[in-house]
Amino acid sequence: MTYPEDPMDTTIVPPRLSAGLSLHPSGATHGGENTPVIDLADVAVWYGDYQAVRGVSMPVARNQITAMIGPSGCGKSTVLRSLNRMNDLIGGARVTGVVSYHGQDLYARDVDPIEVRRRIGMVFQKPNPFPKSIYDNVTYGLKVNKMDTGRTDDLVEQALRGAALWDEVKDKLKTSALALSGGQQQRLCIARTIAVRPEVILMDEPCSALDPIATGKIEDLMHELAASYTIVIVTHNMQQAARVSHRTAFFTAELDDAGVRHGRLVEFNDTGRIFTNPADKRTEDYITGRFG
Ligand SMILES: Nc1ncnc2c1ncn2[C@@H]1O[C@H](COP(=O)(O)OP(=O)(O)OP(=O)(O)O)[C@@H](O)[C@H]1O
Repeated sequence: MTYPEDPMDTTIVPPRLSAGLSLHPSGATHGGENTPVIDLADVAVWYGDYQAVRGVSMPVARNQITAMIGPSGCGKSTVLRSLNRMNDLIGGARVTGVVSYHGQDLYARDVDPIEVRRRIGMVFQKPNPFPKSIYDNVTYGLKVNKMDTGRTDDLVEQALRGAALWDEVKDKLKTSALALSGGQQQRLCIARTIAVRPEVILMDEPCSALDPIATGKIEDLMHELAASYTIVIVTHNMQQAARVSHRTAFFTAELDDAGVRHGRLVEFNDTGRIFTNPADKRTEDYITGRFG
């Protein structure tokens, strides 16, 4: 599956003024701890005439890590991309139902998708730093979003510290990002994402291209990031979901009467519950390795 991997690319979707989103740029939230940051109500995603996933209703809680698991093709990435309008960049893709962000419909006409993607950032499966210096990678989003405050050096340091990369790169900020290891590149992509001060970070299998040591570092980092950010992660790795997440959504794909396969959300609950006492047999079969 291919889709543009640069959430900052304003050449793809021209910026519009956003009337709908009125939150503080730091991501300050309305409501209490339990108010969902994002809420999905009967969401379905279509690619042309094909309904890839249907009937998804679940909240994404603030400062928690929500994992999406399930067999290949069940629509995890599709749903993840619906959370920051990344599917807009795929010709023929459309979302029905309601994805709300602090109670506002993310797909309302007057909502600016570029602003959505700044507040709800994304980290991809394959580390995708730009062929630029480490410093320029971090400042890229600041420039694109016209967030250059004159304190750029401080912001770069802050973002790199936030991504647990500062100590490893502080003496070589002007060297190419492509010279970093895969794990460092992925942490740089996280630094690039947090530099624009999002509230939510979406991660689409962020460790699948990394070795176990680099994976461990990203998982540790996710725990740290959850103190300040709301995180949604798609992972194939059930142990990873069990290790890092607070809540887990299990998806599967099932054939309809016409023999067409659609993804659907089977069960959503606290991660401990999903992995020890799932309510649905399909979840149990999956987590015990009997299926998928
Ligand atoms: N750009 C696209 N165009 C058409 N169909 C697509 C596109 N992207 C995904 N699909 C289809 O939507 C369904 C869900 O795909 P998706 O990639 O979301 O599943 P997934 O659970 O993330 O799978 P995987 O774990 O293999 O990445 C699949 O049938 C897939 O072929």
